[in-house]
Amino acid sequence: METMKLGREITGDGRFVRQPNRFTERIQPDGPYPPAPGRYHLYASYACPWAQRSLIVRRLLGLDDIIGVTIVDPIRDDKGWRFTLSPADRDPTTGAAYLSELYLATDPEYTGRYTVPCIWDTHEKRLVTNDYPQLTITLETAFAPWHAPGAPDLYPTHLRHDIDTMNDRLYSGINNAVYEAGFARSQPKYKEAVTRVFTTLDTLENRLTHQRYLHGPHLTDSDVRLYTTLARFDPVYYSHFKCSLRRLTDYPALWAYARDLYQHPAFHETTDFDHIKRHYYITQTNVNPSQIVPLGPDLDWNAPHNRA
Ligand SMILES: N[C@@H](CCC(=O)N[C@@H](CS)C(=O)NCC(=O)O)C(=O)O
Repeated sequence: METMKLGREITGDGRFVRQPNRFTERIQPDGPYPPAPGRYHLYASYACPWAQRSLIVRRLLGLDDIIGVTIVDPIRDDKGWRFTLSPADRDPTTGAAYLSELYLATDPEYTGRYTVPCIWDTHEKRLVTNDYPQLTITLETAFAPWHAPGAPDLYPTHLRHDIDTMNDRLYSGINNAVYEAGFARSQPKYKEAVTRVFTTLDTLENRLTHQRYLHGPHLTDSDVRLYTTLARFDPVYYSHFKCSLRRLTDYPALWAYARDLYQHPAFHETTDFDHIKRHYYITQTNVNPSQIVPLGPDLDWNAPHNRA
């Protein structure tokens, strides 16, 4: 079993500072990696909030036949993410047993964490990107010619500035702040991060009391990003990451909003609470050395949300 390798990401004063994304090439027309059906393959974990974003967007936009996907085992061993959910424990696309093989095939000198999500180019046989913030935008823009008829426009031109601004606020205020709380190695850094989490949730509760989605009546990229953190909040972040001032279920608008999203097929079909809980509680042994997975909470995600 892996003990987490966060050493280089903890600063001298005990703060968690996430490693930069190593592969940041873009899939875009007229570049070395042009969008094309069947060429690119997504590696993802149902446990991981950054990876679930891409799984949701791929499904919402009807790109299932355009971009293949391999889901990794929620439990990492000392060599990282494994393909033990695939036949013969190997990724059908590359034959790899571990995700690390794809990172090292692309850059033999790579020494960071081997992370999901990432995209593999089946033509060039290399990773193109593990730049998770850019990934959903790429699916929403570069792959537009292959979107299913009637698919939502998650990144409409007139809202792009607002979406980018909101996405930055979500990242620092909640998506990454819960990790900063959970991985902090000093009380002041933990306190600072948790305070930021709940200040952000309070603000979002107010916003979502007055409108169905973050940018009004239509679902956008920002909602996908907020959802993957909210889905993990009560099962994991509240207890495992000690974000325990309030639960998601204590926020009437946010909890109804999260259920509203969950009840879309693209969201619930990619939300696997068993993978989520086993991954965090078993793999992150620095936070939970006993590896006990809690039985609760028992939440009714299918309860009527009454939002319109
Ligand atoms: N690519 C980003 C974010 C993606 C990320 O952290 N993914 C996690 C799962 S939620 C992962 O793959 N971790 C592998 C590891 O820590 O070894 C990073 O490098 O921090």
